Amino acid sequence: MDLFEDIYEHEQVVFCNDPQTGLKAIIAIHNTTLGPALGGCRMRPYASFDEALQDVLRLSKGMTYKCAAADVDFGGGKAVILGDPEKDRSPELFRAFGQFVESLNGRFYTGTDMGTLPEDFIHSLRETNCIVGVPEAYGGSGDSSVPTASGVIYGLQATNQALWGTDELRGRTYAIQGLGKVGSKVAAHLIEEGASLYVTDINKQALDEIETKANLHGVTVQVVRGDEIYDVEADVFVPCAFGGVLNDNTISRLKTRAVVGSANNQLEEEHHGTMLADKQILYAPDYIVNSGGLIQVADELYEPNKDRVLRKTKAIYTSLLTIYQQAELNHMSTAEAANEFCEDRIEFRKKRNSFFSHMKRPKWAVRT
Ligand SMILES: NC(=O)C1=CN([C@@H]2O[C@H](COP(=O)(O)OP(=O)(O)OC[C@H]3O[C@@H](n4cnc5c(N)ncnc54)[C@H](O)[C@@H]3O)[C@@H](O)[C@H]2O)C=CC1
Ligand SMILES: O=C(O)CCC(=O)C(=O)O
Repeated sequence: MDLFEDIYEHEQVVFCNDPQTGLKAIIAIHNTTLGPALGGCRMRPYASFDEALQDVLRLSKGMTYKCAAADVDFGGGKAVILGDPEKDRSPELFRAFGQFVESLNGRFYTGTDMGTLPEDFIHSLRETNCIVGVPEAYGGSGDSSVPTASGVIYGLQATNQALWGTDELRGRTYAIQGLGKVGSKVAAHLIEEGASLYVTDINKQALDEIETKANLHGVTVQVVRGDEIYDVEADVFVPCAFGGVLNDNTISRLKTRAVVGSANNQLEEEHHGTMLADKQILYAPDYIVNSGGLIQVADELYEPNKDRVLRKTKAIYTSLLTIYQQAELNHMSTAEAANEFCEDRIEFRKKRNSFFSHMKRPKWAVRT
Protein backbone atom coordinates (compact mmCIF):
# COMPACT_ATOMS: atom_id res chain seq x y z
CA MET A 1 0.00 0.00 0.00
CA ASP A 2 2.96 2.35 0.57
CA LEU A 3 3.55 2.35 -3.16
CA PHE A 4 0.11 3.85 -3.73
CA GLU A 5 0.94 6.59 -1.23
CA ASP A 6 4.06 7.38 -3.26
CA ILE A 7 2.13 7.59 -6.51
CA TYR A 8 -1.04 9.24 -5.20
CA GLU A 9 -0.60 12.32 -7.44
CA HIS A 10 -0.04 10.22 -10.58
CA GLU A 11 -2.56 8.80 -13.03
CA GLN A 12 -0.56 5.70 -13.94
CA VAL A 13 2.82 4.12 -13.24
CA VAL A 14 4.06 1.23 -15.38
CA PHE A 15 6.86 -1.15 -14.40
CA CYS A 16 8.58 -2.67 -17.42
CA ASN A 17 10.56 -5.89 -17.04
CA ASP A 18 12.19 -7.80 -19.88
CA PRO A 19 14.73 -10.34 -18.59
CA GLN A 20 15.91 -11.27 -22.10
CA THR A 21 17.29 -7.79 -22.85
CA GLY A 22 17.86 -6.82 -19.22
CA LEU A 23 15.37 -3.96 -19.50
CA LYS A 24 14.10 -2.64 -16.20
CA ALA A 25 12.20 0.60 -16.64
CA ILE A 26 9.50 2.69 -15.03
CA ILE A 27 7.10 4.89 -16.99
CA ALA A 28 5.19 7.48 -14.94
CA ILE A 29 2.20 9.40 -16.28
CA HIS A 30 1.45 12.31 -13.98
CA ASN A 31 -1.38 14.28 -15.59
CA THR A 32 -3.00 14.19 -19.02
CA THR A 33 -5.39 17.15 -18.69
CA LEU A 34 -3.57 19.06 -21.44
CA GLY A 35 -3.04 16.04 -23.71
CA PRO A 36 -1.19 12.72 -23.85
CA ALA A 37 1.83 12.50 -21.56
CA LEU A 38 5.18 13.53 -23.04
CA GLY A 39 8.61 13.28 -21.47
CA GLY A 40 12.08 11.98 -22.14
CA CYS A 41 13.59 8.71 -20.99
CA ARG A 42 16.53 8.84 -18.61
CA MET A 43 19.07 6.01 -18.18
CA ARG A 44 21.04 5.90 -14.93
CA PRO A 45 22.72 3.32 -12.71
CA TYR A 46 20.33 4.09 -9.84
CA ALA A 47 21.51 2.93 -6.43
CA SER A 48 18.08 1.42 -5.71
CA PHE A 49 14.62 0.85 -7.12
CA ASP A 50 13.28 3.47 -4.73
CA GLU A 51 15.70 6.10 -6.03
CA ALA A 52 14.58 5.38 -9.61
CA LEU A 53 10.90 5.55 -8.63
CA GLN A 54 11.29 8.87 -6.80
CA ASP A 55 13.20 10.26 -9.79
CA VAL A 56 10.58 9.31 -12.37
CA LEU A 57 7.71 10.53 -10.16
CA ARG A 58 9.30 13.96 -9.68
CA LEU A 59 10.40 14.24 -13.31
CA SER A 60 6.96 13.38 -14.68
CA LYS A 61 5.27 15.91 -12.38
CA GLY A 62 7.77 18.51 -13.60
CA MET A 63 6.71 17.72 -17.18
CA THR A 64 3.08 18.53 -16.36
CA TYR A 65 4.18 22.01 -15.27
CA LYS A 66 6.63 22.33 -18.18
CA CYS A 67 3.92 21.52 -20.72
CA ALA A 68 1.56 24.03 -19.10
CA ALA A 69 4.21 26.76 -19.01
CA ALA A 70 5.18 26.16 -22.65
CA ASP A 71 1.49 25.99 -23.66
CA VAL A 72 1.76 22.71 -25.59
CA ASP A 73 -1.03 20.14 -25.99
CA PHE A 74 0.65 17.44 -23.93
CA GLY A 75 0.61 16.34 -20.33
CA GLY A 76 3.33 15.23 -17.95
CA GLY A 77 5.12 11.90 -18.15
CA LYS A 78 8.63 10.53 -18.00
CA ALA A 79 10.49 7.22 -18.11
CA VAL A 80 13.62 5.92 -16.44
CA ILE A 81 15.70 2.91 -17.42
CA LEU A 82 17.62 1.38 -14.53
CA GLY A 83 21.07 0.72 -15.96
CA ASP A 84 24.46 2.12 -16.81
CA PRO A 85 24.38 3.80 -20.24
CA GLU A 86 28.08 3.00 -20.68
CA LYS A 87 27.58 -0.75 -20.21
CA ASP A 88 23.93 -1.67 -20.54
CA ARG A 89 22.62 0.21 -23.61
CA SER A 90 21.80 -2.01 -26.58
CA PRO A 91 19.54 -1.85 -29.64
CA GLU A 92 17.42 -4.73 -28.30
CA LEU A 93 16.96 -3.04 -24.92
CA PHE A 94 15.59 0.11 -26.58
CA ARG A 95 13.44 -1.99 -28.88
CA ALA A 96 11.92 -3.75 -25.87
CA PHE A 97 11.37 -0.37 -24.26
CA GLY A 98 9.49 0.67 -27.44
CA GLN A 99 7.15 -2.30 -27.00
CA PHE A 100 6.22 -1.13 -23.51
CA VAL A 101 5.62 2.42 -24.79
CA GLU A 102 3.40 1.01 -27.54
CA SER A 103 1.38 -0.91 -24.94
CA LEU A 104 0.18 2.47 -23.62
CA ASN A 105 -1.64 3.05 -26.89
CA GLY A 106 -0.78 6.75 -27.38
CA ARG A 107 -0.99 7.81 -23.73
CA PHE A 108 2.79 8.39 -23.55
CA TYR A 109 5.34 9.88 -25.98
CA THR A 110 9.05 9.80 -25.23
CA GLY A 111 12.58 10.59 -26.42
CA THR A 112 16.00 11.44 -24.97
CA ASP A 113 17.04 12.68 -21.56
CA MET A 114 20.13 12.32 -19.40
CA GLY A 115 22.06 9.19 -20.36
CA THR A 116 20.17 8.49 -23.61
CA LEU A 117 20.78 9.60 -27.21
CA PRO A 118 18.49 10.25 -30.20
CA GLU A 119 20.08 7.21 -31.90
CA ASP A 120 18.87 4.89 -29.10
CA PHE A 121 15.27 5.66 -29.98
CA ILE A 122 15.64 4.67 -33.63
CA HIS A 123 15.37 1.14 -32.21
CA SER A 124 12.29 2.02 -30.14
CA LEU A 125 10.72 3.58 -33.24
CA ARG A 126 10.62 0.13 -34.84
CA GLU A 127 8.03 -0.84 -32.24
CA THR A 128 6.05 2.36 -31.68
CA ASN A 129 5.28 5.70 -33.30
CA CYS A 130 5.15 7.36 -29.89
CA ILE A 131 8.78 8.46 -30.12
CA VAL A 132 9.99 12.03 -30.54
CA GLY A 133 13.34 13.70 -31.18
CA VAL A 134 14.87 10.99 -33.37
CA PRO A 135 17.38 12.15 -36.02
CA GLU A 136 15.97 14.09 -39.00
CA ALA A 137 16.77 11.18 -41.33
CA TYR A 138 14.15 9.17 -39.41
CA GLY A 139 11.46 11.86 -39.64
CA GLY A 140 12.15 13.38 -36.25
CA SER A 141 13.23 16.87 -35.26
CA GLY A 142 16.73 15.79 -34.22
CA ASP A 143 18.67 16.45 -31.06
CA SER A 144 16.38 18.26 -28.60
CA SER A 145 19.36 19.45 -26.55
CA VAL A 146 19.96 22.12 -29.23
CA PRO A 147 16.77 24.12 -28.47
CA THR A 148 17.13 23.27 -24.77
CA ALA A 149 20.53 24.98 -24.77
CA SER A 150 19.09 27.94 -26.73
CA GLY A 151 16.37 28.22 -24.07
CA VAL A 152 19.00 28.35 -21.32
CA ILE A 153 20.73 31.17 -23.19
CA TYR A 154 17.42 33.11 -23.45
CA GLY A 155 16.91 32.42 -19.74
CA LEU A 156 20.35 33.84 -18.93
CA GLN A 157 19.66 36.93 -21.04
CA ALA A 158 16.30 37.55 -19.32
CA THR A 159 17.89 37.10 -15.90
CA ASN A 160 20.75 39.47 -16.71
CA GLN A 161 18.13 41.95 -17.93
CA ALA A 162 16.20 41.63 -14.65
CA LEU A 163 19.27 41.94 -12.47
CA TRP A 164 21.55 44.30 -14.33
CA GLY A 165 19.32 46.05 -16.88
CA THR A 166 21.04 44.52 -19.91
CA ASP A 167 20.68 41.14 -21.57
CA GLU A 168 24.35 41.05 -22.61
CA LEU A 169 26.07 37.81 -21.58
CA ARG A 170 29.68 38.98 -21.88
CA GLY A 171 31.46 40.53 -18.95
CA ARG A 172 29.86 38.11 -16.49
CA THR A 173 31.06 34.88 -14.89
CA TYR A 174 29.02 31.68 -15.05
CA ALA A 175 29.52 28.49 -13.01
CA ILE A 176 28.40 25.52 -15.10
CA GLN A 177 27.78 22.11 -13.55
CA GLY A 178 27.70 19.41 -16.25
CA LEU A 179 29.01 19.65 -19.80
CA GLY A 180 26.84 17.03 -21.45
CA LYS A 181 24.52 17.51 -24.41
CA VAL A 182 23.03 20.74 -23.04
CA GLY A 183 25.79 22.11 -20.79
CA SER A 184 28.50 21.84 -23.46
CA LYS A 185 26.38 23.87 -25.92
CA VAL A 186 25.60 26.52 -23.30
CA ALA A 187 29.30 26.72 -22.40
CA ALA A 188 30.32 26.99 -26.05
CA HIS A 189 27.87 29.85 -26.62
CA LEU A 190 29.06 31.73 -23.53
CA ILE A 191 32.68 31.30 -24.63
CA GLU A 192 31.81 32.75 -28.05
CA GLU A 193 30.19 35.70 -26.26
CA GLY A 194 33.40 36.29 -24.32
CA ALA A 195 32.08 35.36 -20.86
CA SER A 196 34.25 33.80 -18.13
CA LEU A 197 33.43 30.33 -16.87
CA TYR A 198 33.92 27.94 -14.00
CA VAL A 199 33.07 24.41 -15.10
CA THR A 200 32.83 20.96 -13.56
CA ASP A 201 32.04 17.50 -14.91
CA ILE A 202 33.01 13.94 -14.08
CA ASN A 203 33.83 13.39 -17.75
CA LYS A 204 37.40 14.48 -18.51
CA GLN A 205 36.88 14.54 -22.27
CA ALA A 206 34.02 17.04 -21.89
CA LEU A 207 36.24 19.29 -19.78
CA ASP A 208 39.13 19.04 -22.27
CA GLU A 209 36.87 20.01 -25.18
CA ILE A 210 35.64 23.14 -23.43
CA GLU A 211 39.15 24.15 -22.40
CA THR A 212 40.30 23.79 -26.02
CA LYS A 213 37.41 25.94 -27.22
CA ALA A 214 38.13 28.58 -24.58
CA ASN A 215 41.81 28.71 -25.56
CA LEU A 216 40.83 29.29 -29.18
CA HIS A 217 38.70 32.29 -28.13
CA GLY A 218 41.15 33.62 -25.54
CA VAL A 219 38.56 33.23 -22.78
CA THR A 220 39.12 32.12 -19.18
CA VAL A 221 37.71 28.74 -18.18
CA GLN A 222 38.56 27.40 -14.77
CA VAL A 223 37.90 23.73 -14.05
CA VAL A 224 36.83 22.95 -10.50
CA ARG A 225 36.26 19.60 -8.83
CA GLY A 226 32.81 18.30 -7.90
CA ASP A 227 31.22 20.23 -5.06
CA GLU A 228 33.57 23.21 -5.38
CA ILE A 229 31.25 24.57 -8.05
CA TYR A 230 28.90 25.73 -5.24
CA ASP A 231 31.61 27.92 -3.69
CA VAL A 232 32.98 29.89 -6.63
CA GLU A 233 32.66 33.67 -7.03
CA ALA A 234 30.46 33.82 -10.12
CA ASP A 235 27.43 35.87 -11.21
CA VAL A 236 25.19 32.96 -12.20
CA PHE A 237 25.12 29.28 -11.24
CA VAL A 238 24.14 27.16 -14.27
CA PRO A 239 23.20 23.59 -13.21
CA CYS A 240 23.13 21.31 -16.27
CA ALA A 241 23.65 17.84 -14.77
CA PHE A 242 21.24 16.38 -12.22
CA GLY A 243 18.39 17.42 -9.90
CA GLY A 244 18.24 18.29 -6.20
CA VAL A 245 21.28 20.58 -6.41
CA LEU A 246 19.53 23.46 -4.62
CA ASN A 247 19.23 22.27 -1.03
CA ASP A 248 20.06 23.12 2.60
CA ASN A 249 23.72 22.39 2.05
CA THR A 250 24.33 24.15 -1.26
CA ILE A 251 22.16 27.30 -1.01
CA SER A 252 24.12 28.58 1.98
CA ARG A 253 27.33 28.17 -0.02
CA LEU A 254 26.22 29.88 -3.24
CA LYS A 255 27.74 33.31 -3.89
CA THR A 256 25.95 33.89 -7.18
CA ARG A 257 23.14 36.40 -7.79
CA ALA A 258 21.07 33.94 -9.85
CA VAL A 259 20.49 30.29 -10.77
CA VAL A 260 19.61 29.56 -14.41
CA GLY A 261 20.18 26.05 -15.77
CA SER A 262 18.78 23.11 -17.67
CA ALA A 263 18.77 20.44 -14.95
CA ASN A 264 15.31 19.12 -14.12
CA ASN A 265 14.05 19.37 -10.51
CA GLN A 266 16.82 21.63 -9.26
CA LEU A 267 15.01 22.39 -5.98
CA GLU A 268 15.39 19.45 -3.61
CA GLU A 269 12.17 20.53 -1.84
CA GLU A 270 9.68 23.26 -2.74
CA HIS A 271 10.73 25.45 0.23
CA HIS A 272 14.21 25.77 -1.25
CA GLY A 273 12.69 28.23 -3.74
CA THR A 274 11.82 30.49 -0.80
CA MET A 275 15.25 29.96 0.72
CA LEU A 276 16.83 31.26 -2.51
CA ALA A 277 14.49 34.27 -2.57
CA ASP A 278 15.36 35.05 1.06
CA LYS A 279 19.03 35.01 0.11
CA GLN A 280 18.29 37.43 -2.77
CA ILE A 281 19.30 34.82 -5.35
CA LEU A 282 17.07 35.07 -8.40
CA TYR A 283 15.93 31.55 -9.32
CA ALA A 284 14.79 30.93 -12.89
CA PRO A 285 12.27 28.06 -12.54
CA ASP A 286 13.92 25.07 -14.19
CA TYR A 287 10.91 23.90 -16.16
CA ILE A 288 10.63 27.27 -17.89
CA VAL A 289 14.33 27.64 -18.67
CA ASN A 290 14.74 24.09 -19.99
CA SER A 291 11.54 23.86 -22.05
CA GLY A 292 13.28 24.30 -25.44
CA GLY A 293 13.58 20.53 -25.96
CA LEU A 294 9.93 19.99 -25.09
CA ILE A 295 8.92 22.83 -27.42
CA GLN A 296 10.80 21.14 -30.27
CA VAL A 297 9.44 17.64 -29.76
CA ALA A 298 5.86 18.84 -29.15
CA ASP A 299 6.15 20.90 -32.34
CA GLU A 300 6.78 17.71 -34.36
CA LEU A 301 2.97 17.55 -34.49
CA TYR A 302 3.18 20.03 -37.34
CA GLU A 303 6.24 18.40 -39.04
CA PRO A 304 9.76 19.35 -37.97
CA ASN A 305 10.58 23.03 -38.60
CA LYS A 306 13.60 24.59 -36.90
CA ASP A 307 12.61 28.24 -37.51
CA ARG A 308 9.22 27.78 -35.88
CA VAL A 309 10.83 26.01 -32.92
CA LEU A 310 13.37 28.79 -32.48
CA ARG A 311 10.58 31.38 -32.53
CA LYS A 312 8.63 29.47 -29.88
CA THR A 313 11.75 28.91 -27.78
CA LYS A 314 12.47 32.65 -27.75
CA ALA A 315 9.27 33.09 -25.70
CA ILE A 316 11.23 31.71 -22.72
CA TYR A 317 12.78 35.18 -22.41
CA THR A 318 9.45 36.96 -21.91
CA SER A 319 7.89 34.13 -19.87
CA LEU A 320 10.72 34.39 -17.36
CA LEU A 321 10.52 38.16 -17.10
CA THR A 322 6.76 37.84 -16.49
CA ILE A 323 7.33 35.27 -13.73
CA TYR A 324 9.97 37.50 -12.10
CA GLN A 325 7.51 40.43 -12.15
CA GLN A 326 4.63 38.32 -10.78
CA ALA A 327 6.82 37.04 -7.95
CA GLU A 328 7.82 40.56 -6.97
CA LEU A 329 4.28 41.90 -7.23
CA ASN A 330 2.77 39.11 -5.12
CA HIS A 331 5.65 38.82 -2.63
CA MET A 332 6.29 35.20 -3.44
CA SER A 333 9.24 33.18 -4.68
CA THR A 334 9.73 32.78 -8.43
CA ALA A 335 9.12 29.03 -7.99
CA GLU A 336 5.75 29.71 -6.36
CA ALA A 337 4.80 32.27 -9.03
CA ALA A 338 5.60 29.79 -11.82
CA ASN A 339 3.70 26.94 -10.14
CA GLU A 340 0.65 29.11 -9.61
CA PHE A 341 0.65 30.21 -13.25
CA CYS A 342 0.80 26.57 -14.46
CA GLU A 343 -1.82 25.28 -12.02
CA ASP A 344 -4.25 28.02 -13.10
CA ARG A 345 -3.68 27.12 -16.76
CA ILE A 346 -4.32 23.39 -16.11
CA GLU A 347 -7.48 24.14 -14.08
CA PHE A 348 -8.78 26.37 -16.86
CA ARG A 349 -8.15 23.71 -19.52
CA LYS A 350 -9.80 21.04 -17.35
CA LYS A 351 -13.01 23.07 -17.49
CA ARG A 352 -12.71 23.68 -21.24
CA ASN A 353 -11.77 20.13 -22.36
CA SER A 354 -14.47 18.39 -24.30
CA PHE A 355 -14.54 14.65 -24.67
CA PHE A 356 -14.34 14.98 -28.47
CA SER A 357 -11.45 17.44 -28.84
CA HIS A 358 -9.39 15.60 -26.23
CA MET A 359 -9.61 12.28 -28.03
CA LYS A 360 -8.49 13.76 -31.35
CA ARG A 361 -5.14 15.05 -30.12
CA PRO A 362 -2.40 14.79 -31.12
CA LYS A 363 -2.57 14.84 -34.90
CA TRP A 364 0.84 13.66 -35.99
CA ALA A 365 1.58 15.11 -39.38
CA VAL A 366 4.46 12.84 -40.25
CA ARG A 367 3.56 9.47 -38.86
CA THR A 368 -0.05 8.66 -39.57
N1 LIG B 1 18.61 17.07 -23.26
C1 LIG B 1 17.58 17.90 -23.17
O1 LIG B 1 17.06 18.39 -24.18
C2 LIG B 1 17.03 18.27 -21.83
C3 LIG B 1 17.74 18.04 -20.67
N2 LIG B 1 17.23 18.45 -19.47
C4 LIG B 1 17.97 18.20 -18.24
O2 LIG B 1 19.25 18.84 -18.30
C5 LIG B 1 20.21 18.04 -17.61
C6 LIG B 1 21.34 17.67 -18.58
O3 LIG B 1 20.78 16.95 -19.66
P1 LIG B 1 21.70 16.40 -20.85
O4 LIG B 1 22.76 17.40 -21.16
O5 LIG B 1 20.78 15.96 -21.89
O6 LIG B 1 22.36 15.14 -20.15
P2 LIG B 1 23.76 14.44 -20.48
O7 LIG B 1 23.69 13.07 -19.92
O8 LIG B 1 24.13 14.62 -21.91
O9 LIG B 1 24.79 15.35 -19.62
C7 LIG B 1 24.89 15.32 -18.24
C8 LIG B 1 26.33 15.72 -17.90
O10 LIG B 1 26.44 15.81 -16.48
C9 LIG B 1 27.66 15.22 -16.10
N3 LIG B 1 27.64 14.81 -14.72
C10 LIG B 1 27.10 13.68 -14.20
N4 LIG B 1 27.33 13.65 -12.86
C11 LIG B 1 28.01 14.78 -12.57
C12 LIG B 1 28.55 15.31 -11.37
N5 LIG B 1 28.45 14.67 -10.20
N6 LIG B 1 29.19 16.53 -11.42
C13 LIG B 1 29.31 17.17 -12.60
N7 LIG B 1 28.85 16.70 -13.77
C14 LIG B 1 28.20 15.53 -13.75
C15 LIG B 1 27.82 14.04 -17.08
O11 LIG B 1 29.18 13.59 -17.14
C16 LIG B 1 27.36 14.68 -18.39
O12 LIG B 1 28.43 15.32 -19.07
C17 LIG B 1 19.44 16.83 -17.05
O13 LIG B 1 19.02 17.12 -15.75
C18 LIG B 1 18.24 16.73 -17.98
O14 LIG B 1 17.14 16.11 -17.35
C19 LIG B 1 16.05 19.12 -19.38
C20 LIG B 1 15.32 19.39 -20.50
C21 LIG B 1 15.70 18.91 -21.81
O1 LIG C 1 13.58 16.65 -24.56
C1 LIG C 1 12.76 15.75 -24.80
O2 LIG C 1 12.94 14.84 -25.62
C2 LIG C 1 11.43 15.73 -24.07
C3 LIG C 1 11.28 16.77 -23.05
C4 LIG C 1 11.79 16.34 -21.72
O3 LIG C 1 11.82 15.20 -21.38
C5 LIG C 1 12.23 17.36 -20.80
O4 LIG C 1 12.06 18.56 -21.10
O5 LIG C 1 12.75 17.01 -19.72
